Amino acid sequence: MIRSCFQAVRTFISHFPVTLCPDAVSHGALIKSTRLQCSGHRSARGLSMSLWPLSANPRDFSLPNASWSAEMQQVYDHYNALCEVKTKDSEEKGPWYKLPSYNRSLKHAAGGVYLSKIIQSKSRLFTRSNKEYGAAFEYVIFMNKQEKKCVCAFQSGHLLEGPPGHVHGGAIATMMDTVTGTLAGYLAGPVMTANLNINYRSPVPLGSVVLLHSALDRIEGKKIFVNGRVTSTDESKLHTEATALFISVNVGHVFGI
Ligand SMILES: CCCCCCCCCC(=O)SCCNC(=O)CCNC(=O)[C@H](O)C(C)(C)COP(=O)(O)OP(=O)(O)OC[C@H]1O[C@@H](n2cnc3c(N)ncnc32)[C@H](O)[C@@H]1OP(=O)(O)O
Repeated sequence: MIRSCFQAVRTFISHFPVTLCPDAVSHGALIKSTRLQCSGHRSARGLSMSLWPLSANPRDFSLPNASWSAEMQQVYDHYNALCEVKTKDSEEKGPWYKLPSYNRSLKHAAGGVYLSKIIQSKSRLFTRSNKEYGAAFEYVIFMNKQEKKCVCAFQSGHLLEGPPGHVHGGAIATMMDTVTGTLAGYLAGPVMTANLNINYRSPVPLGSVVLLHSALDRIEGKKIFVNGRVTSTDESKLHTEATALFISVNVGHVFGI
């Protein structure tokens, strides 16, 4: 039992970095270990991935690729610039931080363990399960810890069609869950979605780039209340509004142990 718990936590750390990636939130050794991995992924700023001994060089799906439109790249460049060091003399960084994004999540969750070895080995984070550039969910999340909010640039691929020429409502809900959940996890550690309430205000054209904005409303004990919006990149058009409730859980709950 102890061995399987250790194995589960080890895998959790190596494959679930986004939700458990708060720079300064302290949740004991698990988070400290995870911070090491997050630091490793700031390799563009000089740190090496070799800091992380438990995971081979994973692909960061949130980096620009050839499928990104000029608009997607423009939004990325805008927020990425806000992440950079402000002055030469100071180590101070902007308030924004680009989250890395990988395609593995919880290899040792209860269903994966007891249902099938195939599920264990092949499980992938839903939004990153298609490796073809531009086919499904292309997105990058920028976190602003000071203001307890984040912004996600999302370019929908051809596999996400719902109504002809427009994005499927389930795909929008998936992105809303991902972005609000990432914010809640960033601020409070491991969480699960208890409630997600969505109002679709105007359809999202397939292939377009939109912004998902999410902000913390309040925290009441285990409950983290977060809001979300989908807008056009210039924020003139509102596509979707949402509220979400996340509940802080211990690692055992996530693994079903
Ligand atoms: C790596 C990249 C990751 C990207 C982020 C992805 C985020 C995606 C997250 C998900 O999609 S998680 C998957 C979907 N969610 C689930 O499967 C959750 C299933 N439900 C549960 O596991 C439990 O019900 C849950 C953890 C949500 C709550 O169980 P608990 O036993 O911890 O909570 P409890 O029942 O003690 O309730 C705690 C408080 O929350 C309240 N609460 C719980 N569920 C609620 C609900 N649904 N609506 C309103 N309030 C709720 C509850 O009333 C209570 O309030 P009070 O403290 O004031 O009494």
